[in-house]
Amino acid sequence: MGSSQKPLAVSMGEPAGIGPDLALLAWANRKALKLPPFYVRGDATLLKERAGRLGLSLRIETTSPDLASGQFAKSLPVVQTGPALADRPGEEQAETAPSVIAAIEASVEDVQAGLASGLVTLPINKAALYKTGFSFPGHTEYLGALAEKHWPGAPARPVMMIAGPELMVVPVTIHIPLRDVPDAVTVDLIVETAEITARDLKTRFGYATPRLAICGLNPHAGENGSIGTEDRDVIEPAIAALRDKGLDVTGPHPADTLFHPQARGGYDCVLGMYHDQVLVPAKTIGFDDSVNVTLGLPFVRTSPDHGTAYALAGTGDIRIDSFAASLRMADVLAHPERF
Ligand SMILES: NC(=O)C1=CN([C@@H]2O[C@H](COP(=O)(O)OP(=O)(O)OC[C@H]3O[C@@H](n4cnc5c(N)ncnc54)[C@H](O)[C@@H]3O)[C@@H](O)[C@H]2O)C=CC1
Ligand SMILES: NCC(=O)COP(=O)(O)O
Repeated sequence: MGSSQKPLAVSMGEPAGIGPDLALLAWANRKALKLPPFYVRGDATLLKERAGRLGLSLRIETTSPDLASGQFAKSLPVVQTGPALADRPGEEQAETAPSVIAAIEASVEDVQAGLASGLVTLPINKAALYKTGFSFPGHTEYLGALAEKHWPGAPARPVMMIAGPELMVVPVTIHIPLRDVPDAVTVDLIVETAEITARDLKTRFGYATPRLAICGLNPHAGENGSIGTEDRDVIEPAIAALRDKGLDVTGPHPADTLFHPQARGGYDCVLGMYHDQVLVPAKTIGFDDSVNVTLGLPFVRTSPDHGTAYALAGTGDIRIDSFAASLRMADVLAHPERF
């Protein structure tokens, strides 16, 4: 926790959710959890009110990113982003959407400017942002667009990975309706997603030869084309192309038998064709300690694996493990030389 270490930027996320609680509780437990220095981009007024609700007596200091690491040992550094907000835990408010979005973009700009070593996002309410015209399905796609804007010319094709101690998964399609999945799953999409996953597992996570297991789409991976043809006509050719490129890839695997303990020993990461195919097992096995990490970006971004949990906001009755793991993972990814 040295003061010379560049801090992580934490975007506060949905003000009415548990994001503020997580930031406060994580800072309050920073020593026990061995957390790297971070600052929050959000609203200091709301954080102070939320701290009061949680019965936390701590110092919150409004500051700038360059001073945050030096202050972290004694106070929670907050870089005021947007106006003061009323603290209404659990109550969705349309008027806070611009502050939520501004905190994400300003944090990315801090990373680009060399003021922060990486970004950890606290959960947003996607539907609340959509209502105000936010056109991205989630952080993942928004961060891809911000990368293109702030790192012109750098490759930026974001890939979502949920990484836990026992299971790492990547959804090939993310937040799209289930009925659109079969058309969205193409050979090119699978190949591109798998290549980015393998490259980042190698260069950023230290896997010499990442072993990727690819799910089929249909029950029993299509049963030789008799229960759906996508497994045979799309996923198999994608796997063949990936093998031709020298990647260690197996599949298409029936998803129902891919996640039990013995099967998990056979791969490093699973690529699934749709969100719930791989996020259900990932969150079932590792809800408390998995991290959502975005691959394929020119900067580090992690996040807890859960959402806003409105009903728990302001109660203090929450787990902070996933957020703590997100901070530690971002620190490792941002400073590979130290680990
Ligand atoms: N990275 C992000 O910004 C994410 C945002 N979301 C958003 O969160 C909102 C709510 O989504 P849900 O599907 O209800 O998922 P959720 O993760 O907020 O809640 C699911 C269940 O887990 C519990 N839970 C979640 N986090 C917890 C924690 N830290 N400690 C203890 N219990 C916890 C909740 O109380 C609830 O019972 C949605 O608007 C969604 O878009 C969801 C996932 C990720
Ligand atoms: N289900 C994961 C999730 O919703 C996280 O999405 P993102 O906001 O990190 O893109």
